[in-house]
Parts: sequence; structure tokens; C-alpha cells
Amino acid sequence: MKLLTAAQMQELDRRTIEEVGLPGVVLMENAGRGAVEALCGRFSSVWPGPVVVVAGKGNNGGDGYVVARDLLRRGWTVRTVILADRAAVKGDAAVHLGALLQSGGEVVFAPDAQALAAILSGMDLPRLVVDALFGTGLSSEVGGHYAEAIAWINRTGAKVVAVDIPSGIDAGSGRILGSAVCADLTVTFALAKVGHAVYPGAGCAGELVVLDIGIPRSLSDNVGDDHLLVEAPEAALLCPRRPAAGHKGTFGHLLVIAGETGKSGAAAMSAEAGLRSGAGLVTVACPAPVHAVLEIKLTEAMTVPLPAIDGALSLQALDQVRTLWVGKSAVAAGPGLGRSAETVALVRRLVAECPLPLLLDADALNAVSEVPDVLLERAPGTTVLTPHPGEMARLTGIDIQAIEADRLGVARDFACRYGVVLVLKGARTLIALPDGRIRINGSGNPGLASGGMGDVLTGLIGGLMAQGLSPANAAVLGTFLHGRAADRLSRIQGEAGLLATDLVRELPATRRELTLKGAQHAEG
Ligand SMILES: NC(=O)C1=CN([C@@H]2O[C@H](COP(=O)(O)OP(=O)(O)OC[C@H]3O[C@@H](n4cnc5c(N)ncnc54)[C@H](O)[C@@H]3O)[C@@H](O)[C@H]2O)[C@@H](O)CC1
Ligand SMILES: [K+]
Repeated sequence: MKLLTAAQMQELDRRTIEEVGLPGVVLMENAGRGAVEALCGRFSSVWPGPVVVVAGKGNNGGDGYVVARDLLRRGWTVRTVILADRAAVKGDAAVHLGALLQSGGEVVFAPDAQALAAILSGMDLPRLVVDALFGTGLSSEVGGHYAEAIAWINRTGAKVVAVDIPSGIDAGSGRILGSAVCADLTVTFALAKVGHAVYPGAGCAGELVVLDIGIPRSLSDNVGDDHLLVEAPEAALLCPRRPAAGHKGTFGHLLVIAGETGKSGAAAMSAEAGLRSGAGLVTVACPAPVHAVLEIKLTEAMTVPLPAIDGALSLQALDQVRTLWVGKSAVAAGPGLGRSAETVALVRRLVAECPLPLLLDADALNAVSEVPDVLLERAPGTTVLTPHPGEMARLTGIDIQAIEADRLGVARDFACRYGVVLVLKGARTLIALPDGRIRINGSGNPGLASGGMGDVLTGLIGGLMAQGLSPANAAVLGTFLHGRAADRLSRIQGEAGLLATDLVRELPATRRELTLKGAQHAEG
């Protein structure tokens, strides 16, 4: 599903008004009425209110006046609080404010903190709040009486319906600009916005309803796919076909470099995920001391012992690694590699020299963190990085809190700067492509928050690269399948106690389900 930035939405509105000839007041009427339809369907138990519509001076407020008028018409008790002077409300919004007043709507103006405090203190607590303070026009941090209104909305305990987007969320990134409304329902228009899908904004939206307000498909279909929410239809398109006459050589050979003493499980899970992704062959290169263990753990994967010191890979392994990547189709490195100085040096040489598509995870990321410029030695778009926020903090020098506050911005900057595919893990994992486009994973649940899940993702994406998918497509499809497998399992056994090895076993059926969906989609 395509997601829009504020600028893209403003352009769609403009073209609908200017080229199609649908006046802005009509779009606003459709938006407000649609929002009322959606909220009445869900919150009839709180009828007849009281409802408070909190409106700003812009067009989001304009939608709010339509909502207030339509709720009034349906018998609700409604009061509208506008956080501005009447004279500040202009254009289409002023038309609908006039219509609300003419229809007998109760409207109060709170242009400053003092006026707002007086109004709120004299008011019964509402049972429903409609948030029409800011929409796509929010352009800076929220402060003053706007922030106070947001805090009040979140304190009321009422059901909260956000018009277009919860106020305080940056529509183009999902950042919270100061503070944000926490909604039970968000009703947005034409297409969902980036801020509905990317955390932390996504956590404020509640249920999301996307309404048609009359913007023609001919315009909305033409919007660029800079931001895509990846769900089953998008992922199905990426599933590689399996030729009927294929043999194990057809499906690629993944080299996994992983596992120090005490972390052989990480190497084993990556290797098994590579095989379960559909790769023809997987070879694991590991420090010699864990080799015997991996020989027992792994049946289908091949294993190669490499020189080690203190249980971890030594730099002496470099020549053998150079030989090992010959004839392989992709390399995945990092799970359980350890942080010894020699391992770090080895990983840097691997990054600089390996001519194959390369995935770096876990300790390979930590190694690269010290010299990220080594990534610039690789051809753009041939490297996938899969950091969790902590690893991202080490890669960028930005603290975890700041990364989580602007996941999209941080991921995109890094991907563009270093020419890599950056998979920033977490709720709604982001995949930032080197050209600045963003894919947002729509699958997964908190069941994925357990040890080993990252190792599985590494093998899965690596295995898909080995099968010939571009690093970008492998990252997008792998991330989706990973989350989808967890979704399938958690429906049967719940989220708690989901193990990484359970997930590995679920991958083939998950891929099959997706492939069938893709075929149905193509036929339909
Ligand atoms: N004709 C149209 O363009 C349509 C617009 N629609 C609605 O209009 C919204 C966009 O309207 P606008 O572009 O007027 O913008 P908004 O109504 O989202 O708010 C922008 C207003 O807030 C001010 N502002 C921005 N950041 C601020 C901050 N941090 N603190 C205080 N004030 C701040 C701006 O100066 C502007 O006056 C959409 O979200 C949607 O709800 C819909 O009615 C559909 C049609
Ligand atoms: K809003």
C-alpha cells in the first residue's frame, strides 16, 4: 500500500481542486461526513456524547467543523473549541465554520493558554473527543496552548477520534513533534500517510480508516511509491518463481560466516533459515572450536572450520574466506561472531573485498561501526545491514532514544550516505533503500522479541539473495516472511514462548501461502 507524505497529499488536493474542478469545500464536506460515518459505526455506545471537537485554524479544523455540524444533525451534544481567533480561520475552513454557526453549533474560541484553561475548567468531561487540531499542515514542534490541548485530550479518558492524523504526528515521518494525541480511531483521506505506519506515530493512530473523499484514482494511482507499506500483495510480487526443471545449483549457494564458542546456535539458525528460504545450498564457515558442534547440529548445511583464537575467528582465516566465497551466490556474516580485534579486522576485509551480495548483522555490524566508511568501498546497493536500534546507535553515534524518535529519518540518511539497504528492526521494521525510498514492513508481532530471531532473519534474507533476488527485494521479502511466519504461529500458540527455531520451520509454509496469494492476484 502506498503511503503519502504531507507534500504529496497537498499536491493531490491541489490537483483535484484545480484540474478536476472539485472545490476544496466539497472535499472537506466529504472528509468530515466520512469521519462521522466511521465514528458513529464504532462509538454508538457513547451517544449522545457530550462530544468536544478540538479544532485548529487550518483545514484540519475545517474538517472538524463539518464533523461537529453532522454530529449535531444526528442528535449528539457537541461543543467545538477552536484554538485561535475567529479571524484566523480562513478559506474553506471559514466557510464550514460559518455553516456550523448557522446550524446552531456551540463554538468557543481559545486563542491563548488563559482562554483555553478557562474553557476547559468550566466544561463537563466529554465522552468523545474529535481531534481536528493539526493534520498534514503541522510544520514544527507543538507548544503553548496547543500542547496543553493535546495533553487535555489524552487525559480525558474519552474515546478519541483523530481527523486525518493524530495532532502532533509528522505525517511524512511518524515523528512526534513535541507531543501528540493518542487516538482510538484515525480517519484519513484518499491514502494513508507515512506517519500512520511508522513508529512512534503509528502507535498513536489506533484503528486506521482510509476514506475516499472524491480524489480520482487517476490522480492517486500516479503518486510515486517512495513509501510503501509492505503487506501480502506487495510481498507476493517479490516471491521468486521456482523453475520446474530447477536443481540445487539453480537456487544459489549461501555462505554464512558466523558462530564463536558459546554462539554456535546463532550460526546454526542462520544456516537453517537460509535453507528454509529455498536456497539450494548453504555452507557455514565458523571458528574451528565450534565446528564439531555445528557438524552435529546441522544436517543439510555444509560446514568449514576456520582458524581461531580464543574461540573466535582470527585474521588468519582471511585467505580461506577469500577462497570460500568463490562459487557462492551471496554471503551473510555476523551472528555470534564475537568482537575480538582479529574478527573485527577480518570483517572489514570481507566488506571491502567480497564481490558478492553481502549481508551484515550483529557482530559484523559492530565491526563496521568502527569504520563505516569501509561500506563505501562496495558497489552501491550490494550490501544489506540489519541492525536493531542498539546496533544502529553504534553505527551512527546517535543515541537509541533519538533513533527511535526518528526511525525513518535515521535509516534513510544512513542508507543514502553509504549506498546500502538498511533494515532497521523493531515494530514496523523499516527497509531504507540507497535511493531514499522506504519500505515499511506490515507483518510481525511482539512474539519476535526473543533470542535468535535476528539470526533467522539474517539467514532468510541471505538465502533469498543467494536465490538471485536483489539485496533490496531480498530484504523486503525476507522481513515480511519473517514477520508473517510469526503471525501464523502466534495465531496457533500465542506470542509468548515463540522460539526462533519454531519460526525457521514455519518459513516454507509461509512462503507457499504467499506464492499462492501472488498467483491468485495475478489471475484476478
Ligand atoms: N482542500 C484541502 O486541501 C483539504 C484538506 N483537508 C484537511 O486539511 C488538512 C491540512 O490543512 P492545512 O494545510 O490547512 O494544515 P492543518 O490544518 O494541518 O494545520 C496547519 C495550521 O497550523 C499551523 N501550524 C503548523 N505547525 C504548527 C505548530 N507547530 N504550532 C502551531 N501552529 C502550527 C499552520 O500555520 C496552519 O495554519 C488535512 O490534514 C486534512 O485534514 C481535507 O479537508 C481534504 C481537503
Ligand atoms: K488531527
